[in-house]
Amino acid sequence: MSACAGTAALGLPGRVRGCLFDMDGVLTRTATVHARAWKSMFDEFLRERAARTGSPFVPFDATADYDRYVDGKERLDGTRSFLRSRGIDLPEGSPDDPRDALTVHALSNRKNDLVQAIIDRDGVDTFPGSVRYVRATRDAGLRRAVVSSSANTVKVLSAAGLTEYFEARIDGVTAQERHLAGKPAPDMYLAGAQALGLKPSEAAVFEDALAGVAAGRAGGFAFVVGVDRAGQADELREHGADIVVTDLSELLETR
Ligand SMILES: O=P(O)(O)OC[C@H]1O[C@@H](O)[C@H](O)[C@@H](O)[C@@H]1O
Repeated sequence: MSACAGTAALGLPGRVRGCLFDMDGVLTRTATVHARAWKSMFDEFLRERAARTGSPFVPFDATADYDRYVDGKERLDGTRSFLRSRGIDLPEGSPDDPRDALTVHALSNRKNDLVQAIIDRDGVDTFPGSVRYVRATRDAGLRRAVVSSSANTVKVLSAAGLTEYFEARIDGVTAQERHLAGKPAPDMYLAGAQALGLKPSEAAVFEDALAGVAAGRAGGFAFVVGVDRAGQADELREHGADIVVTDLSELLETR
């Protein structure tokens, strides 16, 4: 099947020749894993801080704080963004800080330990509708890349059995290596399109995070699909989604 013949059946405009998929929350059920790990790490930090300063302990909200400040962003950006929202200023520190240091890097490392432990223990579940959709894009001859802020992308794709579906990967590791600005900047998605040999006007973006749909909008991509896993359809549209679905299978002509 040619790409053109396939795009309508995939719910995509005819100009689309490739798909750029976010991973956590779009392909894999790992957004909730991240949210739990962020909450555990920040609550421990906030509780200790409250006890030290005599101020009230206000826990991290795994829905509201996660969606607004952390979801879709690179780990260090997520840490900085949430701390800023609470008016907390910590030194950056460095990647090899001890876990109990009060630095942006140490808190981020603690959160990563928790995520990796959960993945190692429980494995990774996929969204079956997303897997069907990715297969359909492959069968239609569209190019496919994963564009994820996570530095654990290789590990998660492998645990989920999805590695073989993607021709290119731009993730938290490649972003660091190439000094790409993180989402909501469009740079990672632009790099994903480039890796597939496509212009932004030929590629569709699939995202569940507000920062991610904003990146798709900022990059001038052909189509931005918002995947609503958290009851935030209006916010996804406001941040840049052209269409919002609750499952990628909704885009398929024959479901
Ligand atoms: O800590 P990691 O695995 O590098 O992931 C960073 C971020 O990656 C994004 O994909 C997730 O939406 C965030 O929740 C996560 O915090």
